[in-house]
Amino acid sequence: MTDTVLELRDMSVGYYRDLNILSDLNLIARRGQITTILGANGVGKSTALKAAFGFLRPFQGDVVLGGKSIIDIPTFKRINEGLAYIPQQPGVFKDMTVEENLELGAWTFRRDTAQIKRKIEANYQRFPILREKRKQATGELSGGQQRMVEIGRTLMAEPQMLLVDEPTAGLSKILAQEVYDMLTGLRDEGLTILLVDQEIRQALKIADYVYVLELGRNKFEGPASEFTDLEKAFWVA
Ligand SMILES: Nc1ncnc2c1ncn2[C@@H]1O[C@H](COP(=O)(O)OP(=O)(O)OP(=O)(O)O)[C@@H](O)[C@H]1O
Repeated sequence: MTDTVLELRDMSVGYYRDLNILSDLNLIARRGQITTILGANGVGKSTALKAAFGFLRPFQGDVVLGGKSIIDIPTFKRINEGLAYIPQQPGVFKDMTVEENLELGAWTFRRDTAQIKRKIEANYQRFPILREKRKQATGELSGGQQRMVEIGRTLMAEPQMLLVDEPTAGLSKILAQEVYDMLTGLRDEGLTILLVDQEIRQALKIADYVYVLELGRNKFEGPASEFTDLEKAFWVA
């Protein structure tokens, strides 16, 4: 059995015809690993995730999930294929309770109340603080906890592969740490994660494998353990 879960194959994509943001990008996310994409601002890291999820259709190349091209599967159906996307902007409904937000993640099996209960319970096991706060309005939770609600809601559909864009943007160091712990916990549960993060050092700490982009193309790749000398490897001071 191959350990490749998601593959971006020779992918060129952009927002306007004939204007590639990414050119001939090749990237593999392996089962049970955190793969991170690094590169300067504006190089196209978030664009790669958007294309993987189908918000943008590649001009050229393919998006392959579990060995099958998903390029013709509309975005809203990709969750049924086990692919989920956690956007940069938290998308929780702040006036709804934590539990109501989680229930929304059960949309695809909304009539199966036993399954909904089971999945919510799994989230409370995973994130005990959410059980404590389950009746509270989500807007009253900390930023890190709101991220937990959002990720918990996504996990209701039992994705195998998570595309995670800047999960700690706008969070304090302590809350960001909670989010990183949450991501490594999900990896340890067996989920496959493709992560884009501004916090290069933090991303490298939790990642298993790294891709570095430059000018919209592959520049380096390798196991995270090889990326110890940041100054040599990147543009960062
Ligand atoms: N909706 C859009 N329409 C047109 N151009 C866009 C859009 N979103 C992003 N771009 C452009 O695509 C390029 C890549 O943006 P992207 O957000 O993928 O970069 P990034 O590597 O994730 O950057 P950052 O680290 O700053 O978040 C940028 O030049 C940006 O201006």
